[in-house]
Amino acid sequence: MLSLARVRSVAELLAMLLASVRTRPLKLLGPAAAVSALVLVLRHLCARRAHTQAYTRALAGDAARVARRIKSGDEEYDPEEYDVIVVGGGTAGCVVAARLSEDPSIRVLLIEAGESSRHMVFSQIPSAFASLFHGKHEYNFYTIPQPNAGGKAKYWPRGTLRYSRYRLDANNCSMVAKLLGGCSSLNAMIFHHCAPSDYDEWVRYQKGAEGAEGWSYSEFLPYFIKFENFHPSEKFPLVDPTLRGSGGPVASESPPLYMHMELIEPAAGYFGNAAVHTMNFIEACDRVGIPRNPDLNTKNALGVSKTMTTIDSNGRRVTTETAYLTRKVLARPNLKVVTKARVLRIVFDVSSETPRAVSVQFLDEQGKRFEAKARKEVVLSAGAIHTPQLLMLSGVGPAAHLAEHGIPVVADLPGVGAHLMDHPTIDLYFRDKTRALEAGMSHTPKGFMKTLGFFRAMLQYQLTRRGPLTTNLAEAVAFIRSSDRSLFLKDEFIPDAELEDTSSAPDAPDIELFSSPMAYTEHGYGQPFDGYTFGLHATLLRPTSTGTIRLSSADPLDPPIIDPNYLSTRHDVALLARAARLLARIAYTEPLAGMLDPTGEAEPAFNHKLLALDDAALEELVRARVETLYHPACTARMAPAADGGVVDPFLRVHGIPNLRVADASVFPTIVAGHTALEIGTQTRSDGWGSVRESLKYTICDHRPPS
Ligand SMILES: Cc1cc2nc3c(=O)[nH]c(=O)nc-3n(C[C@H](O)[C@H](O)[C@H](O)COP(=O)(O)OP(=O)(O)OC[C@H]3O[C@@H](n4cnc5c(N)ncnc54)[C@H](O)[C@@H]3O)c2cc1C
Repeated sequence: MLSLARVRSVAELLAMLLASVRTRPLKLLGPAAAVSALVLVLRHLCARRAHTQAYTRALAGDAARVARRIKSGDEEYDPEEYDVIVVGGGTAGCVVAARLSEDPSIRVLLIEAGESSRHMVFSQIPSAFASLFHGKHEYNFYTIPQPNAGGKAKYWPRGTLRYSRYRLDANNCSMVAKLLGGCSSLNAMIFHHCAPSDYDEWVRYQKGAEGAEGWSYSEFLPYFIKFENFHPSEKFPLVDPTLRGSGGPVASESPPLYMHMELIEPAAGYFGNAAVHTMNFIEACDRVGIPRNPDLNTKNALGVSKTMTTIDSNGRRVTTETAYLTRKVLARPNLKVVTKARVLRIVFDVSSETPRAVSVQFLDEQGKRFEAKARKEVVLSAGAIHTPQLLMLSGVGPAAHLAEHGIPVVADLPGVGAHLMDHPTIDLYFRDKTRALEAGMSHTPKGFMKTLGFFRAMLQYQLTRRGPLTTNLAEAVAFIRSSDRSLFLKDEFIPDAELEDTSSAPDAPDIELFSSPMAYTEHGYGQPFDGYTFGLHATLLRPTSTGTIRLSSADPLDPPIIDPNYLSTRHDVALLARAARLLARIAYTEPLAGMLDPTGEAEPAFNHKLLALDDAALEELVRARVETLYHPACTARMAPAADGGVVDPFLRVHGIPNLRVADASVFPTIVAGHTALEIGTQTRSDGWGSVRESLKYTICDHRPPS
């Protein structure tokens, strides 16, 4: 007999699916993923779920189980004590907490605003991640209007509701949560080391500070490899497996919706979909002079390849929650993980010359305030937006800005929230005449054949764990140099004299191109295209525009002001325009050219005629189309304080030795590629055994390779 809870969970999911189809029909692969999700749920009903319940029980949704409530005044405050409190259970935070708590003598509390993504089909099915955008599991941030990018406010998946203002109201706290696993639970799953020279450049930024050498690529590489559980692929046989890792750090229990599977593997490989567009894009790139590179995660960072992903051999997303917060890890008596708890600020003892982080205040789902005490350290892993926001709310940041909001200064650090970097991307759209299944999936199915196609995709996923539902959208990637004269036409170099080379080395890329087997606008939520389409995209990997994160008020529940300052330099616009022309030439190179449906030439929304645009029109297109590739970083940079740095090479905040930052904020400058893998953090000789080791690498296995 069905239990009430099961009936309710199905009813909820059905409601979600119906709402998704009705109100957000434009989402990528939404309908197919939705039907697939429904089937998965029905299977789930017929299977045991004891392990799921045990997992959920191990996560403390109830803040009273991990901290003491602050009732009406400090005199009633009697917090639990922890050795280390990790703020933010995202990509980095899950790993930090799991590694720290390996030492039973260290009592760890992990506080995450969101909830577990383990039970969420839209997180697990690779193609469905965009269905989480604009929902309650991400913060739904928008930038402020960008004057150099069409004056538009740009959507940044991970923020609070647009223009809304959350009140610190105990009875009505409309907190919008994210997910355990953070962005790793809704990202595009691209597994990318970036250019080796990117890390060596990080070392140079430290200007000889102690511990700096530990950030070099030669130090990173063994950990990258140790983390991996690479699966060779018959379709892509040229990867040298001796250069890849095969052990993988963690095997965890079966997730709820896939009862026949026993393990989740932290995998890297080619289990994502490879549409005909993808293979044709690779071939067309090769023909315009971008060499095939069977494995971009080696010393050779240039070339074109099928994207390596963190989709496992069973066609599921691997997140840092699924890989690191296993049932076994959660059973540790020295680890507490509280979810749906929003940290408001860090409290400092300022009675001596050097401030000390002593506790963390947070709200539970109902808006009740709690405080937990950290005897040794607080680690901020709240991501590149919330980490600087929390630092500033707590009195660590530019003194003048804190004064504007009446926040007492604990440490005057002008670098907090400064130097925001992101990867701007432009999307180009093409009509497809092949009628490939994937090319028709960016919109609600119309007509019998397309509906049949969706069901076929769903069935294929159910039976084989392969097919269109395993697309990560960016199915093939190319990394190139904008200064490569063999790739660009002579007149595409006209403004060249003014443009500096921002790459980290002569063999490192500054532009990424990628293909998606269907076109989409505004992250899948813009005006949908009917018919069949595909997309080509160009990303600026080493922009010179930098922006800021600033407080909008001293209220911790107000969203911060995000200003990436996109395209504020000539360099950034010119390089994206150059890359757009190259993309258009790739589109008109066989075998991709053979897929172009000429009807697209007459439609202004499509880019079939991009090569006919003059410089001014192309620049206008670039400014109108630019969007985020979701990689904000560098807002609490690892660099000397005199250079605007916020943390030292051991990730300790300058002037506050027991406060660390471990997330994308600490990048000294942005890497030439995808940012999840390098959310690596390293400390060396601070004499703090387990914390030091645990912080060494977050995504990569921190333990020394054997
Ligand atoms: C849509 C999308 C696609 C992407 N695709 C890729 C890709 O394919 N490959 C790749 O390498 N990278 C990708 N990225 C980027 C990459 O995933 C991120 O750079 C990386 O995961 C960031 O990790 P983090 O630990 O710094 O922050 P996050 O993973 O964002 O973690 C921060 C966590 O802190 C929590 N938090 C924040 N504030 C508070 C608070 N006050 N109290 C409690 N908890 C709080 C958040 O809920 C969140 O869980 C993508 C990102 C997005 C959004």
